[in-house]
Amino acid sequence: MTDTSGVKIHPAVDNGIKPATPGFSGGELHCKCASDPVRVSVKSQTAHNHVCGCTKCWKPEGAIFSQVAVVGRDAVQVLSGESKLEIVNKDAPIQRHRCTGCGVHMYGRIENTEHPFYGLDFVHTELSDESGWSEPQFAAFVSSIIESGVDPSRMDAIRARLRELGLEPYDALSPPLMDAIATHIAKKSGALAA
Ligand SMILES: N[C@@H](CCC(=O)N[C@@H](CSCO)C(=O)NCC(=O)O)C(=O)O
Ligand SMILES: [Zn+2]
Ligand SMILES: [Zn+2]
Repeated sequence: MTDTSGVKIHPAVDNGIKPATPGFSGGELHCKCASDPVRVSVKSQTAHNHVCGCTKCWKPEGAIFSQVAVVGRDAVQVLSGESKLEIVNKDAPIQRHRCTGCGVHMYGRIENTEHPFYGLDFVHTELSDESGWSEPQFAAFVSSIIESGVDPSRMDAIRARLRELGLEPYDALSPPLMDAIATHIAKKSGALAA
């Protein structure tokens, strides 16, 4: 059996995953600046929370995965510090709004109305002091951690640890999300009836 002792994924899951609180309806995210933090209100529970191994998502210091969920863009509002935010890459499908002070990504927005996930923002609920947010359900873009410098020889132990935590590892998004993307594309091309 693969030895998973000492494998760290992300602080929100390393000591066990805290389930969502039924009826939880959102809270406030804040960046890590000691003064004048950026504050963002998220007025809804999140969905599709997952740990993500891609190089684009913000990760806390030392973590090899990010934790990221989606929420309707209408539920997201910057409360303070908006002038500190910059868009990491305007050409990326997800425009990540990063604090220029501490580097934390406060929300990622899809501006392309043709994108399968248009209408959803990506948020890191660990930036909130509230508990009750939806718990991570799977691990996405697992092979991508190698692009950040993780030695490929560690992948068996990392995938085994993810399974131990109940986070099924995928090298893209989860099958239901990949199916939703493909359905959107097929309806656009006419391969499926709209
Ligand atoms: N191997 C690449 C993968 C990057 C990637 O495609 N990331 C996904 C998931 S982010 C949240 O789950 C994505 O949708 N990216 C769109 C974007 O970043 O705008 C890598 O690791 O860089
Ligand atoms: Zn900051
Ligand atoms: Zn990602």
